[in-house]
Amino acid sequence: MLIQARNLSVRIGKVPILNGIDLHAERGEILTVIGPNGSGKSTLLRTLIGALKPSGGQIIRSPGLSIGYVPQRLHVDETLPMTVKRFLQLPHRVSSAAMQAAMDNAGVPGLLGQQLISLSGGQLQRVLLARALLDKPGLLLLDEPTQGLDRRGTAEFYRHIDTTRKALNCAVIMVSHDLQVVMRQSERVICLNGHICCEGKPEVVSNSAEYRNLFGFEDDEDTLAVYSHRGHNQAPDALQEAV
Ligand SMILES: Nc1ncnc2c1ncn2[C@@H]1O[C@H](COP(=O)(O)OP(=O)(O)OP(=O)(O)O)[C@@H](O)[C@H]1O
Repeated sequence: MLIQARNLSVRIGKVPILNGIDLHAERGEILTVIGPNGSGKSTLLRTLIGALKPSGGQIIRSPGLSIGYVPQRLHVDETLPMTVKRFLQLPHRVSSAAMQAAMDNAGVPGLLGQQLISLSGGQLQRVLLARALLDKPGLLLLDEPTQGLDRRGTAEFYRHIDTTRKALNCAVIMVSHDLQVVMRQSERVICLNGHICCEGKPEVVSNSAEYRNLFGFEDDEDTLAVYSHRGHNQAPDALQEAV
């Protein structure tokens, strides 16, 4: 077991955000966390990396575990010049060869000299991923990594995650907004709303009453029909083919 949360609870100020969370990730598996806005997904990842202190329960990490983290968003200060090369060397120096290899792998080989603020959303996501992979992590945490990417970009990104997972034999815990774009390789899905509402294989979660209630499928069926016509447990065609 690479990481395990036992009866984890987290408060921000006095507000309870997460309660009674039990989860674990094994080497080589992909675990997807889904949940509506404000359900605590980012809070969970930030607690797993140690940026937030649990108010109860515990997190057990395997000794020496290195964690790569791609945050949901990165605020780049427009007044602060920062090249991709410098950004990749925060917080510690990395060899030029390692940086170039990480950028090649992430599919953005020519961007090292560019300013961070000049990157497109998709390029920035790939640079964030390259940085997270520099230390060859045993556990990769991705917070809605494909937001802002188009369908092809999403498929390519997921393909890259899968190749990386196999190459490093790392575990991946990934936050996603909805099940329609969950990777096919995802072995387990956890549906979060402050607590774990349900979990299991993607098709099990997508058919569960808790999941459907939480995402309001009954109320929104008419509005969302155009997006959901393939069924809630299936990725769009491009993703099906690509990932
Ligand atoms: N720094 C903070 N100060 C106060 N409240 C916070 C802070 N960070 C998160 N919260 C609250 O914690 C709850 C969970 O937030 P979190 O960002 O973890 O949700 P999320 O599921 O990732 O949401 P989204 O899908 O919108 O990204 C929200 O109600 C949010 O307002």
